[in-house]
This record gives sequence, C-alpha cells and structure tokens, in this order.
Amino acid sequence: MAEDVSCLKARLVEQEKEIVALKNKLTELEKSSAGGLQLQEEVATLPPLEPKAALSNEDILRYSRQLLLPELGVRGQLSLSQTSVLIIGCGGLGCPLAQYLAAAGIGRLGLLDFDEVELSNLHRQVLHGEDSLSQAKAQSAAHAVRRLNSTVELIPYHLQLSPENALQLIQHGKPLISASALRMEGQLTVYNYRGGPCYRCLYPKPPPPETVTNCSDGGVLGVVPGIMGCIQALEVLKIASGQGSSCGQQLLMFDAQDAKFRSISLRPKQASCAVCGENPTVTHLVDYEKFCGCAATDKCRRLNLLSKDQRVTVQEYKSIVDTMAAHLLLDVRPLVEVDICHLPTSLNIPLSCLENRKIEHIQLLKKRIVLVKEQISSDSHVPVYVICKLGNDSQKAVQVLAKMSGSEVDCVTVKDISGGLMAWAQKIDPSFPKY
Ligand SMILES: Nc1ncnc2c1ncn2[C@@H]1O[C@H](COP(=O)(O)OP(=O)(O)OP(=O)(O)O)[C@@H](O)[C@H]1O
Ligand SMILES: [Zn+2]
Repeated sequence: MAEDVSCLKARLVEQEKEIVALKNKLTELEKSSAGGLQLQEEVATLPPLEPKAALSNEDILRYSRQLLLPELGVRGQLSLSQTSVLIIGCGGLGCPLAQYLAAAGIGRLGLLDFDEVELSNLHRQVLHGEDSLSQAKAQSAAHAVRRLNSTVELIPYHLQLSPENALQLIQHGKPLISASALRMEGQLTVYNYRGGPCYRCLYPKPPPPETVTNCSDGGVLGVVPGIMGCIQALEVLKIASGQGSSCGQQLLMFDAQDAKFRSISLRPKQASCAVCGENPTVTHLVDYEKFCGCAATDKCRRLNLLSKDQRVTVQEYKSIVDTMAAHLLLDVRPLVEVDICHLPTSLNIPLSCLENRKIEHIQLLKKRIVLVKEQISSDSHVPVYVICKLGNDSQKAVQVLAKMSGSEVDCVTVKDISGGLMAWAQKIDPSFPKY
C-alpha cells in the first residue's frame, strides 16, 4: 500500500514535469510564429472563401444573440462568413474594429500594419499588451483576435499600404469604411458605396502637408478612436450582412467633449471626378506621397522648410550650452507639452502665439532678449535657438521670427534645433523623457 502511494506520487511528479515542459514549448511556439499565424511580408494570393450552406451547432450557439435580430438572422450571418475585410492599420481604430468583426464572425480578416507595438500605443490600441511590445502590430493583433474567434481566417500583413501593392490587396470598386480620430473628435464616412462619392470626389486636392496633424502631435483620448472603430465595425457588419449602410453620402462627426454626434450630407459623386467621373484622368495609382507632398504614413513626418545655415544639430546646441555662450532658447510647443518636460532655461512661447503676433508674447520675447543682452553687457545680437518636440514647428517659428526680425523684434540670428527635444533625448540626454 505504502509502495503504491509513493509510486503514484513519483509518477505524478514526472507527469507534472512533462506538463510544464509542454506548456513552455507551446508558449515558445506561440511566441515565434503566433502559433501558426504566418506573418506575411508580401501580398498573398488567396483562394476565394468557401461558400457555407448552413450554420453549425457551434455557430448557432456562438452567434445566438445576434442571430435573434431580425435585421441579421441566419441569412445575414452566412453573408458575414462569406465576407473578406481588409483592415488598414492595427492602431487605435483598427484594434476595436478587428475585435468586433472577428467576434461577429466575419469570414476572413486581413490585418495590415507596417509598424511595431510601442508603449505609447497601449492606451488606445487595445488588442496589444505589454507582452507584445516591439512585436509586429499585425501579428500581435492577429494573435489577440484568434483567441477571441479561432474560426475566422486571419491574414496578418507586416506591410505598408502603397501604390505598388494597393491594387493587389484591394480590387477596384470596394466600399471604404473610413474613420479618423484626433484629440476629442472623430469622423466617419463610407466611400465608394452604392453610387455615392469616392474619396477623390470629395477631396480632389490634398491639403498643404504642414496643416496635417496626427495623434503623436495633437494627442488623442484612447476611447475616442475606440468609439469610432466600433462604429466602423457596425457599418462593415451592416454592409456585409446585407442591411446596408446609410453613411454613403454622410459625414458622421463625434464630439467627445459634448458627447454629441452630428451628421451632415456630403456632396454627391462628381461627374468631373478624376477617378470615378465621366472622363477619368487617374486610371492607375499615382505616387501618393508626391501628390500629397508628405509621407503616406504618419511615422517620422519631417518638414524641411529652412536652409542649412538656419539650423543647428542637437550636438551643436549642446556645445553652445557647454561653452555658456549667451543665447536665448525659445520653446514653441503648447503649454501642455511644456508641462510634460522642458529644458530648464527655455522661454515658452507657443508657435500659435508667434503666428498670431500675440502682443504680450512678443513683449515677453523682447524683454528676455534685452535681459540676455544686459548679462553679456555687449551690443552684439543675441542668438535665438528655437526648439519643439520633433523640429517641425520650430522651423515654422524660425520663419515667423525671421519676418519680424529688425522691425518688431531684435532677433537677427534665429536658428532651429534640428530634431527637437526628441533628438535631444535620444542623442544628448537619455534621462530626458520621450513622449
Ligand atoms: N500606409 C500604411 N500601411 C499600413 N499601416 C499603416 C499605414 N499608415 C498607417 N498605418 C498604421 O495605422 C495605425 C494608425 O493607428 P494610430 O494612429 O492609432 O497609431 P500610430 O500612427 O502608431 O500613432 P502615433 O502617431 O501616436 O505613433 C498605426 O498602427 C500605423 O502603423
Ligand atoms: Zn470620384
């Protein structure tokens, strides 16, 4: 009897060891290939989705709460399983969108993103977690979505959507359920849908590149893209299940501050549209970056507005600080950003105040220049170095100050610090916060 007990105990210990080893192996496998989800580095040719004649018992149970909706029903559910959706960007919008489409039983989901998960993404890109930092976003998203619904076919693409691959990925004539979110506002429209306008009908010309803001410049409350991504999912599901969308010629606007939605009618499809009009002139994809004058992604958007002699590197500025050469450091970021971090000696005047020639700010600038001049007790000009987060706004500020020079403000030498505070944090002071 005693022997039996000790024998069983020994066997149990052995088997427990084996279980631990198997678990470790599984985790490793899941980590290396997201457990069989092959990350695509180029466009894959995919077979059409297999038609599904009926729902399985498991399908019926899984989707029962939505099957009960007369607007969806079995027919709608089968249509969802026949639909393939490409999600461009697994970010703040793409994460909730992918999550709800997979949960609802879309047949195939392409998840496309060229980027990797960063810590500053997690507050809004809710499919990714701390354990997926530095992983390809497409893979991390696919991994999370598969845990939710393993019956959805997932194709993660570690790619940037570009004129070279767009037509391979998306054939002509597909509806585009487009949304955006910035700060406390969101917008949504469905383009190219049931005779409605295409993107080019509404925006024949791109805006000037320097007027375009993104989340890393403007900030965003994570829940705002969350809400817009969910509405995108709603419109996709309505279109895919045959109910149809009413956003085809509508712009839905969400004001998170006032908790209000508004919808305005957009102009219809234009006969003169260069893409879908009567005499289209755009018959193949153009060089989008050239057309817009800026990159197709919002990563590392760098303006180049100044000549070389109007700019210094962070290393050059560091040696100015080290030699204690008299100068004025002007930080042109908005106050919220200065509150996050700033260099100790800087004077803060936001770019918008310089552009609008705000009198109290111009006075302040003048006063500080005089103060530095008094300290060096010389009549020579005080050089002004302008800094911002990434070195884009600071260039605009240099241009504004150059126009004021002499007449309004005594600043003859005004230079931009290339790459701004983020270059300072990266190359000069690693203890300076990045944001
Ligand atoms: N042309 C593109 N091809 C593929 N993915 C893209 C393209 N443009 C943008 N994306 C991806 O779309 C997502 C947009 O999401 P979101 O704006 O929330 O994040 P972000 O650009 O990483 O934000 P931040 O600007 O704060 O770093 C990002 O993951 C980005 O990598
Ligand atoms: Zn058009």
